[in-house]
Amino acid sequence: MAPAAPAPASAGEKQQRKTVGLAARDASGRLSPLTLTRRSTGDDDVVIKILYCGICHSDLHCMKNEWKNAIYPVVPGHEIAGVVTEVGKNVAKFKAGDKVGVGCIVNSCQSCESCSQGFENHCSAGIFTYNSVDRDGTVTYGGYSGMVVVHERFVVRFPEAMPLDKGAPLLCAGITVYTPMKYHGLDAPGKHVGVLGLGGLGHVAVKFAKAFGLTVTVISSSPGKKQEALERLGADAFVVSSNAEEMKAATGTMDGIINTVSANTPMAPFFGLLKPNGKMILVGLPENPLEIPPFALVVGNKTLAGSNIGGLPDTQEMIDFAAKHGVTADVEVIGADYVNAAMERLAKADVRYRFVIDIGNTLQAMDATE
Ligand SMILES: NC(=O)c1ccc[n+]([C@@H]2O[C@H](COP(=O)([O-])OP(=O)(O)OC[C@H]3O[C@@H](n4cnc5c(N)ncnc54)[C@H](O)[C@@H]3O)[C@@H](O)[C@H]2O)c1
Ligand SMILES: [Zn+2]
Ligand SMILES: [Zn+2]
Repeated sequence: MAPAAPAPASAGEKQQRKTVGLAARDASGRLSPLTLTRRSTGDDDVVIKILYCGICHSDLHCMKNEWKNAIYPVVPGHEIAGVVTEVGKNVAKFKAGDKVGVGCIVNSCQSCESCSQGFENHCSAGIFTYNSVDRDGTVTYGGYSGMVVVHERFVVRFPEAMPLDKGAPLLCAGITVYTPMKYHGLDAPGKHVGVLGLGGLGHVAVKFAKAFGLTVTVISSSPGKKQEALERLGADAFVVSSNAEEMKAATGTMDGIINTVSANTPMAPFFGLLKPNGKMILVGLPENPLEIPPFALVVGNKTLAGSNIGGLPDTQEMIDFAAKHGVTADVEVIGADYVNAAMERLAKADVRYRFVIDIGNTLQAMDATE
């Protein structure tokens, strides 16, 4: 007897698409291909063919479950750059062929006070690009994958002059360092800002700070990065954090410090570099609680603040500003098959300064397994 013909798929099912992703299945963090399904295109959705995706240290923290919140399989990636292939019928901002980006958030309540002010990053119902439970109960999968479907509000337009590969890291690294300077008064020409930790976030922090007209000092544990920080990235000074003389000379000189360090490390010495009333803005998210001696904060009226990415209006403003001022990330573009080696190197801070996966040319070549 011939098998019964399969039931016709509903309209929604028909539009659902399978794509290949790179997933970590456990806390080893090892990535391997996974076939995943993207939702059908809603009226407000933009369908994006992903061409590049940056590798943020947050991806590594999450894949290795360092924040104790991983929902495996984790398909990381929130520095997404690509091209629109389809839009829902209500979408007015984008059309097929547009160059676009997606950062760390793919949805929010869109009606709370934060959302109304364009700070979707502070929405208590915000949905992250990966490792988040979506409205329909599924877990979101990020940009280490072939395509993604995103509500248009959470899609950023790439300026014409902004290359997709060097621009992708701005969607997380860029916005994360841009907003603290903007909202803590550190974007006024003439201010002196320290950038603590010269990795993916740190190197774009230097570039944005210079574009704002600031004096920039890199504070790093790696003396080997001095020359390129000064000559290529444009920093004005470089302090090796283990060099007591250099630290002493920089004491009391900075209006603010953007702390991008990814690991737990003593913070007290760095408060000493701030002027009275200076601000340390924490963006790094190490695994364990921080240890801060009260005197380091109280003497000199220092402020310690945190800062979490940015809302969508700020993200668009940031990438437009970056295009105008020639700010892009220094990237090492890799194939999808190199991603595990890249993660090992990232863990050792062996990257100048951001890995970006060439999704468009290399991901489809990998076999996917369920
Ligand atoms: N707040 C946010 O919204 C936000 C956004 C993105 C990333 N992050 C976090 O920011 C941190 C940095 O991310 P990244 O992608 O730039 O990482 P990265 O690995 O590219 O850079 C981290 C830097 O910290 C330095 N570092 C690590 N351990 C150190 C130590 N013990 N002493 C001194 N320096 C040390 C490394 O050398 C490296 O230069 C991560 O913790 C990440 O999760 C936060
Ligand atoms: Zn990130
Ligand atoms: Zn909201």
